[in-house]
Amino acid sequence: MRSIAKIMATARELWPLYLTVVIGAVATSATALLTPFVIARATDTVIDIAEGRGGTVADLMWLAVILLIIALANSAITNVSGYFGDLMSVRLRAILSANYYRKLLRLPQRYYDNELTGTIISRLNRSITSITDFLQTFSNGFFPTVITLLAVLVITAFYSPWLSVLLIVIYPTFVWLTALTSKKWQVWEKQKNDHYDISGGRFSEVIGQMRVVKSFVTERRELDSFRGHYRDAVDLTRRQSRFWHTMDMWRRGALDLVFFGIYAIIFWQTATGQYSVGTMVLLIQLTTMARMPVTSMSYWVDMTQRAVAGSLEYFKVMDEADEPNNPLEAAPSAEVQWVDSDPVVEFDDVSFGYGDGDDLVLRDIDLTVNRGERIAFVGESGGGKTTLVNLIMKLYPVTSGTVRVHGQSVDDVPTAELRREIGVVFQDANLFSGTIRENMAYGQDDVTDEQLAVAARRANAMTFISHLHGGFDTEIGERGIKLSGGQKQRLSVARALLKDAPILILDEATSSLDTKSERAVQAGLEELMEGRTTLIIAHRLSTISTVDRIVTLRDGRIDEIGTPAELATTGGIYAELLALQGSTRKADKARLLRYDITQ
Ligand SMILES: Nc1ncnc2c1ncn2[C@@H]1O[C@H](COP(=O)(O)OP(=O)(O)OP(=O)(O)O)[C@@H](O)[C@H]1O
Repeated sequence: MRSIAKIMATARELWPLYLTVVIGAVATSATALLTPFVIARATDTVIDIAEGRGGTVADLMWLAVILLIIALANSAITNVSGYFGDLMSVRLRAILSANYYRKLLRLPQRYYDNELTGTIISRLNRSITSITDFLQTFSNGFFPTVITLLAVLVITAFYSPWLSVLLIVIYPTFVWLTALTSKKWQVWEKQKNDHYDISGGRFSEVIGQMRVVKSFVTERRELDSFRGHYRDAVDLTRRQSRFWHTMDMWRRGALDLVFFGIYAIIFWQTATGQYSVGTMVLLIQLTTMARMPVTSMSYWVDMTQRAVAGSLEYFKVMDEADEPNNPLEAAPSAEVQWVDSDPVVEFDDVSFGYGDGDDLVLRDIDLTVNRGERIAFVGESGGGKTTLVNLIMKLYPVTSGTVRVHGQSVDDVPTAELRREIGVVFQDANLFSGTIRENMAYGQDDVTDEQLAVAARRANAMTFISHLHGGFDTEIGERGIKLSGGQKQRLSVARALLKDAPILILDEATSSLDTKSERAVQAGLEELMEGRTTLIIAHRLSTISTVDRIVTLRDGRIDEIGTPAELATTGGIYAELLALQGSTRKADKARLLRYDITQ
């Protein structure tokens, strides 16, 4: 419950709504409690009329009118307070969801390496839905119930202390019995949620890569695995629900016995003349009112358990450590004064491993990249080229050593400022749904049509854009699915051009492009590299031959550094690749592929 209180504190600006809902609940209960008194009075009046002891039909009609007024007032208050309850719930959802999203945007890359997108989404939905549903139902139903209950206890105590004692004993006992059951219930619930998370994660992966699924004809396999998880969840629910309802039967059986005692006392005391018939009717109504919350207690406990589990999941994510210096977290800092110094990028004895106990992916890297230089990294696939550039962007903290940009350690400069200095063209174009304009201007404010056109022209993208029906306003579909590979690449080059960062990281698109598209993309890249310091993760020998220096990596260490001409003669990795170039032998081609090199 503490976690739910913490959730409410997170959204403390909603206090006027919380308060309104509680006031509404008190008013609802107050009106509901009046009814039994009026009915008791009506019962006594009917008996008085029947026995000729006074009272008139007009009196009864007035009582009926009072009942009507109470009912109308009750439904008006219930609905007004329901409205505020709905509002509270939806605003709470908005706050919690935005906080969750904000947190996700602040988490380090490492978090995403270990989680599936769909799992994150399904966890978000479940935790927030369970919390808001609980609070909505709670506010609309729980307070009226508790208040009614307290009033019933006080009123029954006035007529019969024994009845009150019995009623007082029921609630804690029932809650205690329910809580006993709930522990086991929660273990099953967690297992079920794991199944939902895994299948949800896979679900979104499959939907996002439908072309792969279709091409490998794995529809049935994917569906079977999805169904398997749901089948397991159904099996777990069978056990969970059987257990819960069996225990509930026992609980309710015990409850029925207590209520049997209560009714027996009421009937007996009426029969012995201690209560009038009206009082008996009043007490029966009050007892019935008191019984209702007990029977709905299982539902409350069930909802509470879900909400507690949901809020724990919510805080598990919220308590994850932020990426240091994340743009959303860091206070706006004074703009970094980048010193226009050489080298632009520097690795000073850098070693790096992805996990705590994992082997190092990079070891003792010492490297300087000068202004305007084009430098290409060559190494076996999985050799650490991407990792190297990830460290420049501070996507992971180095294990030891220092990475410097413009002479400053990346650890010392605000992450946003650092990343603004670096343009990246990824191997996959990584576009978003939306228009070409939105994609090109991603991350930039107030990009004019002219700037768009210039960037598109330089990226060699203008011709295809102008042939599209909507021009820059053409929707390109999820991740740009409506465009060809080469078109997507050219858009991502145009996007980097508009970002206009002095340092450029280029993860070359590989063989996915045909020669013509490749040439078109390359022309755009040449424009983009003009005047920038460029680090290229090389996948083509043609690109490598024109760079200023090549860095070859072997077993996570720098093997050689030199100009293409120098390295062509040393007998190292580059020389070997050059020799293999153009070879038609299968073994040679395989060797090139091991280095991620397409000819
Ligand atoms: N997020 C990650 N978590 C754990 N290990 C990783 C992660 N990313 C990469 N690795 C590992 O680090 C090593 C280097 O990977 P990296 O992506 O840097 O290689 P690469 O040289 O760029 O390969 P390629 O050219 O095939 O893209 C690989 O062994 C890989 O398995």
